[in-house]
Amino acid sequence: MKALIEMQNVSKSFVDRNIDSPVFENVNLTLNHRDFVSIYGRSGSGKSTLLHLAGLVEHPTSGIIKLNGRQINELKESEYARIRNENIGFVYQDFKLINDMTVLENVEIPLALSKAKLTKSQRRERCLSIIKEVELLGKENAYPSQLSGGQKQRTAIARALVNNPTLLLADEPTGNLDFQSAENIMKLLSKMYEKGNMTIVIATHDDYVQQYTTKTIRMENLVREGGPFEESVL
Ligand SMILES: Nc1ncnc2c1ncn2[C@@H]1O[C@H](COP(=O)(O)OP(=O)(O)OP(=O)(O)O)[C@@H](O)[C@H]1O
Repeated sequence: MKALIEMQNVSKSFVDRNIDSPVFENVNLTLNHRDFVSIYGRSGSGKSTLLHLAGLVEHPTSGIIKLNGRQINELKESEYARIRNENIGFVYQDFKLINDMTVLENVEIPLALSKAKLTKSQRRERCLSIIKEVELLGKENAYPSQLSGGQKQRTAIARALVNNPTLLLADEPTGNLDFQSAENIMKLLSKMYEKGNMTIVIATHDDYVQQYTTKTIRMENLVREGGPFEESVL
């Protein structure tokens, strides 16, 4: 399997009023192309921080992160931002939709920021096609306040996938949903995984999420042993 993200002896700490607070130290982790991974760990164990490092949102304090074999600290800031926008999709627990934009407009944001020169009608066509895939056709002109939690998360997933990313990072995507809606979101993510050519990583507290994924990472093992992570292939 080809490695998409490799973390070698990665440590991350945050400095607050001159006090250095480590989140984790010397983590070794490989995420391969086409992995479908759930990450479990107690609150505060660093799941979101790990996703932010993998998604080029945060820089490590020390250690090496490689993306497709290339050390990311060698990338120019502009390249960094382009990769993040065009190759990496994010989904959050609280959806992070823009309330005064419709479903269609929310989904269009990454396309509008992308360097790909699509015409307005090509952008619209692409948005409607992904809105259809997440089963929200008919709701494209609705505003977030007019949607259920599950529909909001479907919109966020469509927005994350509109650029056909290589990597989808989901931070507690089912955390704000009732069980039925959460299960439907996991079924949708599984469908998108099967159809696409993506690596998906989900940080979660929800026990059933691992039933859908092919690998499970426990933060405690990752941190205690400094990796390689304990992996269960289901
Ligand atoms: N930007 C930041 N500045 C300072 N400290 C931070 C920052 N982001 C995270 N932390 C700290 O890093 C630690 C790990 O946080 P993180 O959000 O990664 O954990 P988590 O496992 O995702 O938690 P949860 O399950 O509650 O979402 C926590 O102690 C948190 O307070």
